[in-house]
Amino acid sequence: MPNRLDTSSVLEVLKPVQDPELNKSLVDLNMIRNVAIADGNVRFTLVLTTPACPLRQFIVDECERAVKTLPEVKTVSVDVTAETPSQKALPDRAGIDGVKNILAISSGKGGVGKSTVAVNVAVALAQTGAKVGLIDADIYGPNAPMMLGLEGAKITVRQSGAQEVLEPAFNHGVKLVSMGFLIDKDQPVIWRGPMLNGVIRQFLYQVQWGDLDYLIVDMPPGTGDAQLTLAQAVPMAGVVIVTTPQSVALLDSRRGLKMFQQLGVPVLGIVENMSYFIPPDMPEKQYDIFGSAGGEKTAAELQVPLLGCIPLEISLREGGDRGIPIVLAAPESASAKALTAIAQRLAGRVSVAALA
Ligand SMILES: Nc1ncnc2c1ncn2[C@@H]1O[C@H](COP(=O)(O)OP(=O)(O)OP(=O)(O)O)[C@@H](O)[C@H]1O
Repeated sequence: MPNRLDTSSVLEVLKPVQDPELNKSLVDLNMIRNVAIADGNVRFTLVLTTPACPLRQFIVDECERAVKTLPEVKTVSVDVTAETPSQKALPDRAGIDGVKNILAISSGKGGVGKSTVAVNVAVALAQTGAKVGLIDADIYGPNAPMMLGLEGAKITVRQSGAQEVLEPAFNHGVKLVSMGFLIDKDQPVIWRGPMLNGVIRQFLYQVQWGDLDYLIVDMPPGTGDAQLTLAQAVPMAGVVIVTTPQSVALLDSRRGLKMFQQLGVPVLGIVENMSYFIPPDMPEKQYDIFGSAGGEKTAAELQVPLLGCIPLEISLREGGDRGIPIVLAAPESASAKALTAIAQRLAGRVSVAALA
C-alpha cells in the first residue's frame, strides 16, 4: 500500500478498477485524467467512452471506493465526461469528416418498426449529450420527419465553393436529412429507386453534419441496392437488425444479417420489436401476441447480441405520430425504457468495437 498521497498513489489504487465493458483498467485506457490533490481532497476526471454509458454510476462508485482506501484521503470527487472513440478506419473507404461512428438500422421486411427504433435511439443518445445525426434513407416509407416533429421541414441547399451543401433539419437534439424532404408523397415508389444511390451518397458527403458522435442511417427494408451502396461507400461501425417475433420476419432478418456479414459490416445486434402487448388499461399485463423469445433464439443461433425487446404499446405509435418520440414523451413507459436501454447497449458495443 503506497503511503504518500500523490497523483501516482491515486493512479496506483485506481489501476485495478476496470471498465466493465472493455475489461481493461481505467488507468491503462487513459480514462482517468487531471488528478488534483489538496489537503486530502482528491479530485479527478473520469472520461467515459460514451456519454450514454449505462454503468456510469457503477464506475464512479468503484473509483471512489478505490481512492478512499488511501489513508490520507478525506474526500473524493469525480468529474465525469465522455469522449466517444471513432470507429476503426478502413483503407479503401473514406469516412466523413467529423463523424465518429456510422450506424445503420436495417430490417428484413417493412413495417417492423425500424424507423421507430432509429428515431428513438437517436433521441435517446442525444439526451445523454452525444452529438447525433440521422439519415432517413427509406424511400418506401420516409417516416422520420413526422416521428421527429419535422414534417414539412425543408433542408436548405447552400453553395460552398463549387459544391452544393445541404443544411440538415434539427429537432429533439437530432440533425435530420430524409428522402421525405426530397420526394413528392404522391410519386410512385418505382421512380424513387433509381434516385436512391445518388441520394445516399449526397446525404453522407454533402451534408453539413459538423461533429457527430453517431450518424444513424435508417435504411429501406430488405437487402437491396441501398444496403450495398452504404456498405461500400463508407466505413461503418456496424448495423442493427430490427425484427419482430414472427417467423417470417425472422427469416428475412437472417438474410439481411448474412448480407451485412458478407459485406464486412459488423452486426452490432438484433432488436426485437412488438415482442409483447401491454394493454394501456392494464399496464401490469403482458400478452405474447406473436409468440415469444424469437429474437433471443435468432440472436443465439447467429451469435450476435440481442440488444433488447420492445413491447407493443399504443403510446409508442402515438408518440411517433405526434412527432414526440416516446423516449421524450413518456420516458417511464415500458417501451421508452427498452429503447433507452437499447441505445445504451448499442453505444457500449460501438465503443468496445472501436477500442478492441
Ligand atoms: N412497439 C410498437 N408499438 C406500437 N406501435 C409501433 C411499435 N413499433 C412500431 N410501431 C408503429 O408501427 C408503424 C410502423 O413502424 P415504423 O414506421 O417504425 O416501421 P418501419 O419498419 O420503419 O416501416 P417501413 O418499412 O414502412 O419504413 C408506425 O406507425 C409505428 O408507430
